[in-house]
Amino acid sequence: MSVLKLRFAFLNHCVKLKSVSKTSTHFFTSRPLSSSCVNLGPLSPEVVPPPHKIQRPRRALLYVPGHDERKINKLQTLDVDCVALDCEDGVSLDKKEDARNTIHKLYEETASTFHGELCVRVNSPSSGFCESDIENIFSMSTLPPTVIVPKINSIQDITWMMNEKSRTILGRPTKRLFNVIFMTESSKGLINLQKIIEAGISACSPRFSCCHIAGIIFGSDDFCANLGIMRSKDASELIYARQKIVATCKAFGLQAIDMVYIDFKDNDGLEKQSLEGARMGFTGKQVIHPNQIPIVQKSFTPSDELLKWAEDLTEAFENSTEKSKLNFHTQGAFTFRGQMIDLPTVLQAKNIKLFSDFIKKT
Ligand SMILES: CC(=O)SCCNC(=O)CCNC(=O)[C@H](O)C(C)(C)COP(=O)(O)OP(=O)(O)OC[C@H]1O[C@@H](n2cnc3c(N)ncnc32)[C@H](O)[C@@H]1OP(=O)(O)O
Ligand SMILES: O=CC(=O)O
Ligand SMILES: [Mg+2]
Repeated sequence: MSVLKLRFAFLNHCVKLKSVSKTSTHFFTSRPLSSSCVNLGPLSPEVVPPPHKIQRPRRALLYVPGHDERKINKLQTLDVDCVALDCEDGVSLDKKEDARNTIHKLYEETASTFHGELCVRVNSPSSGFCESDIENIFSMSTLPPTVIVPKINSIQDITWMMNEKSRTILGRPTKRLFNVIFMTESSKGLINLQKIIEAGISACSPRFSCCHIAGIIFGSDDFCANLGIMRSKDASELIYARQKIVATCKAFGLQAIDMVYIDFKDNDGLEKQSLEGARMGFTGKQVIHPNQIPIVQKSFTPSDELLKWAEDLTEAFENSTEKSKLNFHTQGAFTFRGQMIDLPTVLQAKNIKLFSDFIKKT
């Protein structure tokens, strides 16, 4: 064997050893999955995402059919983070034009008196109605802060929306940040989600620097129809889609807004599903009826007990670092209320405190 070959064989052997030791180190030091979910004792284990990229809370997002003046008038009495004035599925075909005109009028006359965020959900890019929605609604003198675009299945859908037909919106001179939230509602939309987000972000920048992709909504009803499945009470058939949406959103610092609960008289079921969504990492949930708002907003707000736990833990951590003269990054494990706490749990506690402060401020 030549010297060169010997050298190569030796290097190869080292690389193999290194990768084996890397794998085994990872294997032995990584924790079981369940330990990343903190046991908070009697408290509900809401885990709130880092709020640093979230511009505003959208804990409940209420749909209001755009043509329905009675429901629109009701908005002044409701305390809701976010409203979607709907041009899409809440509005029948013969009412589409009514919806556009009613929304137009609302923005021109009274929108500024509503304290939550007043968004518009347009029809999907492939529906044949989206262009008219954009032309009508976005010729208003006040632009909506956020437009919700349903049934985004591909990069083509998002680029069509952002680059081609939406010049009317995005070409308008505006200094205010303009948000786009789009909806994942099909198997294609789900498997293409990362690429769609990347295409959306790149279409926003740098040409339309006032535009911002703010979040993704899971359109679970259309998703079920697309998959040919029926939604069950516990929505177990949607676990994968929900988790994939959350994980993908977090990778891009976007809000993830959970599915609609259509049984609007079943408050217990709604609360259960809302808390489940909050635990998964969603930051809010779509609602269809005013009665759903307080239940959902509470579920997506860290509870008083959870907040107290987070504050006490942070204080204990700070005392502990002070005592041991270590800093935030070098402090190891310590005990708090009978539990092992290390940096990830401290970070979760800080997230909870930040998110709670953020909600109180807005
Ligand atoms: C899968 C998806 O795409 S979801 C999005 C599309 N779907 C929608 O937009 C549906 C929105 N929701 C609704 O249209 C209605 O809530 C319905 C049809 C489900 C039930 O409506 P109603 O039978 O009127 O409900 P109910 O009688 O309990 O309403 C109580 C009050 O709340 C008002 N209200 C009901 N829903 C809404 C709403 N979404 N927004 C504002 N006000 C509402 C009603 O006008 C009524 O107030 P009023 O009597 O003072 O006028
Ligand atoms: O648009 C919402 C849905 O669930 O579909
Ligand atoms: Mg839908």
